[in-house]
Amino acid sequence: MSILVGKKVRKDFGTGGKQEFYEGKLIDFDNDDPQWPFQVQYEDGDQEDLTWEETLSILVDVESFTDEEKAGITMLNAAMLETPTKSRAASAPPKKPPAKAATKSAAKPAAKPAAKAATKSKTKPAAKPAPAPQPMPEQAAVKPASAPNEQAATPVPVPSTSAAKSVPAPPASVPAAVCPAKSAEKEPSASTDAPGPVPYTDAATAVSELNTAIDSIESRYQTSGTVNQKVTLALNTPAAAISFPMSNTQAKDALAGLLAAAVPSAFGHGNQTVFDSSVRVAKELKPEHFTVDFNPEAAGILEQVRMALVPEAGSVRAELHKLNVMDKGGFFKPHKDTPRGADTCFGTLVVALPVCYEGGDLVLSHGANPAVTFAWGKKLEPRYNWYTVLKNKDDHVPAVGLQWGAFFGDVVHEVRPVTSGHRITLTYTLHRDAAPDPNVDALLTRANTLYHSLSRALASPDFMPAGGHIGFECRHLYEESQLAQAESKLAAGGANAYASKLKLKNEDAVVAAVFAGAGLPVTCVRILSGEDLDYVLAKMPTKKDSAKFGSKEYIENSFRAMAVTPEEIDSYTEGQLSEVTGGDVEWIGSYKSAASKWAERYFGEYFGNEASHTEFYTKAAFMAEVPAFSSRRAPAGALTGVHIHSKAAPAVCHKQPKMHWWVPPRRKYDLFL
Ligand SMILES: O=C(O)CCC(=O)C(=O)O
Ligand SMILES: [Fe+2]
Repeated sequence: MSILVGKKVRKDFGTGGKQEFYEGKLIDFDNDDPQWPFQVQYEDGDQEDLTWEETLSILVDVESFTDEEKAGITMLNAAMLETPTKSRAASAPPKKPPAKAATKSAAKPAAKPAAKAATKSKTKPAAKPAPAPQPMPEQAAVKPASAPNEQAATPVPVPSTSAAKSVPAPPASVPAAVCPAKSAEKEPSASTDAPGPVPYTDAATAVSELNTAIDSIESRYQTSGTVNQKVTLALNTPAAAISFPMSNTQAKDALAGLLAAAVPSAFGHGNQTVFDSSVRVAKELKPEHFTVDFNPEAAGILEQVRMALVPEAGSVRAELHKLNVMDKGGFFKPHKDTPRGADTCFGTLVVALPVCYEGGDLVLSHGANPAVTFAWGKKLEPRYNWYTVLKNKDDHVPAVGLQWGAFFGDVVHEVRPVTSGHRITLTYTLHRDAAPDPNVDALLTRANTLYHSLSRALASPDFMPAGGHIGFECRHLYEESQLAQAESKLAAGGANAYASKLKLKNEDAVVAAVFAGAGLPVTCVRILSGEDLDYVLAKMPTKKDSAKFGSKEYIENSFRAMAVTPEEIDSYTEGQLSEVTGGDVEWIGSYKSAASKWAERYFGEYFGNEASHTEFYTKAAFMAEVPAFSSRRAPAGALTGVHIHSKAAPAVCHKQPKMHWWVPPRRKYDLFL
């Protein structure tokens, strides 16, 4: 930038339409002053500090500049010419930071143009104040009370809810410190001076690193295991208790009462509970008709489920839902389990009782992940060459393994046809309860690479210099009530936004925790999958709206669903996704969640067991608001429960940054272009 020092300027100080030009030259450039970096001395000896914008507009003899000088200035200028849309795009060309200015020896007066203008006004009219004042670094460096240095590096005791509330979070509009602490230029620091995040070299790198970080967050949507235990089932009838494990030969007698008592299983189809043998062939017993001496908690299953699926929850509870019996020919086509409208309910546990069967694999598929198959029938088979030991395979009593699998309710799953034997399972709904100590929250162990990348992106002047949004399509589907709750808790911030309160599912909770921990305001958008496009719903439909929709059509595995016309969709949307979000969204993550079609609301969705009258699954995205570079703070250190607990970003500018790559207000300059 010192490239301009020594250059001539000519400025009009005339008033009332009368021109009065003064000539002068640029005598200094102060790199520590991003707002008024240039100092000019006029022919009468007066001095003035100028913005970059004004400096460019009063330069003279531009034609005489060397090619090198012109190239340097053009390059710098290019940073200011890009529109915010262009500059945020991954394809935007990398912008080179300006050259470092010569260090100024004389201390500058603290007062900026106001003081200068006052001096000048003795002889000439006051210099025009700089347009659109930007935050001064001096202001910016004020350390937010809610973000003490130590928090960034070390977990500290979590403030109580009331304490957390009493800590005022800086509103997004208040300029906070931008800490693009450039490692190469960092001054030797005291031991308490934790290094700030290292900015990425350009916006494209920041976006690509964010994508890598978010895609590398593993999907954890299921967990499974085996428990060696005998189980006794008692029907609420005079029939004898049934003991597992058993052979198929024993089952003929032992299961007769159970098979007689079980009733055909229905399933939910939109808001109706229906029987359809092309979708589900199974029988069942409700819990009021039997008791079973199996306790998933005592068997250690619930703690495994908690750690794998909801590590931010304090505990997990299982409610026995039903007993399912599938004989030869039994199956259940792909479905999601019924949304229950309870904010504690998150998934399903299936426990297969040890009696032999073939076929009947339980297959889970979730987004882009490879399908997971629980081939429990195979594991129940004799483990040795049975025909040399047993007269008949049906005499084989399986080893006492109870095989189980647990998954989130929105995970699509199916039971493939049973080809022989009896497939008997217990199903439970899984609920989560109280919040754990955030400092031991296992969720956070998976959040830090993304947090680190986000910190570096926020510290990068080239990444969303004028602000914008980071969009993330949730990997799971949610019930509207859950989404509304998460959204309001994120908006309330503070202790409310702690991950366990949001009740989001696993990886989504990881991402929300990262955004919240970085102090970015987050909102949720509801997405409707159209044929080719995704739409954002302006509002959720009400029950009476359903009367409007008419035509029947077949979607997804030929399940019946009511379809809507594009016009009907339009009346519930603000438009296509990119239009609604104003085009300033950088979507990160290549994972695509399952489609959530309009028709699922009232007509089309096929649920696990019974109809859902009040709830359905919504496809959602987080929209994290990124402030302009000049007013944002790049968090430093590691993410801990404290950060998520606090509304404020944990970031701290430990020192006045040496260098600011300040990008001035967007304006088209003709000069040099
Ligand atoms: O029996 C099973 O393996 C699962 C049954 C199921 O998906 C359900 O009941 O919703
Ligand atoms: Fe199911």
